[in-house]
Amino acid sequence: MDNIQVFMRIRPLSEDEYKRDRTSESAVRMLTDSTVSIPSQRTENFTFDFVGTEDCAQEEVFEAVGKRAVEQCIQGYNGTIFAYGQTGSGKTFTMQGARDEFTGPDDELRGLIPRCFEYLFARIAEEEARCNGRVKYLCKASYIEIYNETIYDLLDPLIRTCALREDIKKGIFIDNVTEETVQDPNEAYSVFVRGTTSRHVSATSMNRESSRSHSVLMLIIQSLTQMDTGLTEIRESQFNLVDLAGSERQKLANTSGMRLKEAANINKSLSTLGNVINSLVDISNGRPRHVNYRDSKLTFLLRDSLGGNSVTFIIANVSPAMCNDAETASTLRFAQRAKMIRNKAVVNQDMQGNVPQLQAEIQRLKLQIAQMRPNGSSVMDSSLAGSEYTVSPYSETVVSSDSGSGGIGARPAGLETKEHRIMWKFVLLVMRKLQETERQKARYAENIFELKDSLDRHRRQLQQQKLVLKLSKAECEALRRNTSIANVASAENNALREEITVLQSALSAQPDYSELIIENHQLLEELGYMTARQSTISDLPDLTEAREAIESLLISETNAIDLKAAFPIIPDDAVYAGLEAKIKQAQHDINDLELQRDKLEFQINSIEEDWQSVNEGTHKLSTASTDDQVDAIIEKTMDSIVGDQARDTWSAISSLFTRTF
Ligand SMILES: Nc1ncnc2c1ncn2[C@@H]1O[C@H](COP(=O)(O)OP(=O)(O)OP(=O)(O)O)[C@@H](O)[C@H]1O
Repeated sequence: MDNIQVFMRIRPLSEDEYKRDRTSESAVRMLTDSTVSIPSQRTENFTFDFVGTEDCAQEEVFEAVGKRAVEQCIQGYNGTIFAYGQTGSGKTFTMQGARDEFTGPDDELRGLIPRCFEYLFARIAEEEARCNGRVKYLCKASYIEIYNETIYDLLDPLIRTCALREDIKKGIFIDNVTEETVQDPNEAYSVFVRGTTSRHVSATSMNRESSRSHSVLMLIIQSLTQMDTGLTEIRESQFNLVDLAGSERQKLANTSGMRLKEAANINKSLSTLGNVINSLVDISNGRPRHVNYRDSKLTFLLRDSLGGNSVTFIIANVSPAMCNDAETASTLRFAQRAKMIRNKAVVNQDMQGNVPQLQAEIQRLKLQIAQMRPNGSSVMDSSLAGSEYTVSPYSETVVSSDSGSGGIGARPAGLETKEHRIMWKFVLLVMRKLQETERQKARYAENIFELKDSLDRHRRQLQQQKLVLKLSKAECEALRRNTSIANVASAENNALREEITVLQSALSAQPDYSELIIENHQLLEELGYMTARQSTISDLPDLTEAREAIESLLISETNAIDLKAAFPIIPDDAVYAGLEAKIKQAQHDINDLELQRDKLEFQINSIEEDWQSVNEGTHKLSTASTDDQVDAIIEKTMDSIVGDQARDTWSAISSLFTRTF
């Protein structure tokens, strides 16, 4: 079992960082060639397999990481290189090189990926020449990115989405992903460049072209070796080159829409990666743990690279700036933990031939080996059967887990000739098959455990949803009750309005007072005129009686009294004032009612808005995956609620989620 190898790389200080820090002093202190500390963060010391300082060349990183990974893959081991670090720390520079500036094999700034291509194909040519054409290699490339928890095939012209599948023989694989055969470094590089142009990038405060996704370039390296026996030995390894999205916590505040979803997903997958690493570290320290690989696409896809069948390297990229010291310390802590993980890499090797043929061959070999032993007993029968074995196909030894019996570790006596050694190799192969079956069984058991775990989680979620639904129904009922009170008030309002209309029409049905007043006024004027002419009239002796009669008739008061008596319909001042007061009162009532109605309408709207906020908040909570997300949703929703009742309901719902998380 080999530990994951961790390499730290410090990039040079950028101009922006220099302006911010006002110093070129590095936040990282080199204690030895491989041990560093961050004094400003008062952290512990960190020791890695390799530390590249600011002036570390691309070639050095390749020699330390890329070359070793390619060598392992050529032998048939799976290999993975992860570039980890905060945004702008140099992950893409390390993996790919200075962006868009690759000018070919002489370019000093080209990164690990082009250098690995060059070295891989050079080594393949070497191996094929060495074995005089008995070995043939085949390389296929796939290139995907994981963006918002969805896998995109970057080599597909439509950048199709793909699903992850698990097969007991193949392990975890991407269904239907494009695989392109590549025969030399140039072909491989042009495939890589084509995929890179389809990646999701955008500008961040730290980086003009920041990767918003995890990208995984996968090379399948197959070798077919013609054996002297006529059988074909097949070795197949997968080489993953992974450029992760920035490791710093993405800011969710003041972010919305697509950016919010993007940031939340980056947080989710990186925190799952952290959790997986923590569980694996616990396992390495002898504490049994369940590893939640399935919690993110990244960890599930790269399950073998983390604690499984792979030789894995992590490059922890950091900035030397003082302003980034906290992020640098966090990256180094992550890397330090990852270094404790132990992987179990084995050569992925098989023999081609049909089952009966192989079985017959195995029987024949077993028999021959048994005959070669001095006491005639079978190796299988006497020593290997019923035990657990670790097989090293290169050293040609078998080691029993129930050691102590001692006799089966080394190659048995009597295998001096070439033919015998080949036979012994077949027996080893059978042992390996047995071992593989054991591993598959263990994997089945692990899968069942994971599925049960996931089922339990879904059950719990369902129960929560049911409770939320119940609370929502109660709230709905309360709102409905409120609405019916509002309806009663509005019915009263309408009745009053109708009453006012009736009163107004009754008022308008009264006689026209102004007309009567005008008429009265005209009569008074006429009286004045008659009085003025009175002297003239009094000169007419024969008209005196008539004048007196007219005078008595035309005295204004008498006239008015007579008029009132003659026309009782004309209202007096008190009636008029009374009517006016009634009109005023009615208008006052109308104003009051209108005010009341506005208030009720406002209340109804507020309740409706509160209810909508509670609903939306509940929905968001059910999709939130981290404590921070839950806190942010609870706070934001609480801020937007006005009414006490909705506040109480929201508190009840949110406390439920807080407790669950
Ligand atoms: N070792 C280095 N030497 C010189 N320049 C570097 C080095 N590492 C990074 N840079 C420069 O720093 C900038 C940011 O680097 P890069 O884009 O590789 O960061 P990143 O970690 O991939 O960021 P993101 O996560 O946002 O994609 C680039 O302009 C790159 O050229």
